[in-house]
Amino acid sequence: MIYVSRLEHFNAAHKLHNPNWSLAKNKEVFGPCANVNWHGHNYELIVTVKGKPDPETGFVIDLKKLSTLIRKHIIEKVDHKNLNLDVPFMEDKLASTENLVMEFWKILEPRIAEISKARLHSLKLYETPRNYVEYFGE
Ligand SMILES: Nc1nc2c(c(=O)[nH]1)N=C([C@H](O)[C@H](O)COP(=O)(O)OP(=O)(O)OP(=O)(O)O)CN2
Repeated sequence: MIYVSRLEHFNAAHKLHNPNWSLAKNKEVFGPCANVNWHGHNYELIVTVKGKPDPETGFVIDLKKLSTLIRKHIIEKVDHKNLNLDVPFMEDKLASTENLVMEFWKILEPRIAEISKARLHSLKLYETPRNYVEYFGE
C-alpha cells in the first residue's frame, strides 16, 4: 500500500461561538477565538489517499486530478469566506478545525472513489502553523 498526499491551502475568517451560551461564557471558554468581530487563519489541508500504483501510469492517483477535485469541492467553498456565515456545510456547526475536517471528509471520500481506485486515508488540517487536527474517517 502506498500513501500519496496533496497539500492545498485557503484563507478564511471565523469565530468560535456556541449559540447556547452567553457572550461571557463564550469568551471564557474560547478566549480571543470568540471575538465577536471575527478573526482569520491561513489554513493548510493535507489530503492523503492510499492504494497500489497503476501498472500503466505508476500512479496511485493522478495528483493533478486530486488537486482539481479538492479545489473544486472544498477550496472554492471556503477560501476567502467566513466559515460561520458563508459556507452551507458549516451551517449550525461550531467552526472548529475538528468540525471542518469531518465535513471535508464527507465531501471528499465519495468523490475520490469516483475518479480513482485509491481510497481516502486521512485529512490533516492546520489552522495555525502550531495547531492541526488529523482525521481518518472514524
Ligand atoms: N481543539 C481545538 N482547539 C482550538 C481550536 C480548534 O479548532 N480546535 N481553535 C482555536 C482558535 O480558533 C484559535 O484561532 C487558535 O489560535 P491560537 O491559540 O492563537 O493559535 P496559535 O498557534 O497561533 O497560538 P500560539 O499560542 O501563539 O502558539 C483554539 N483552540
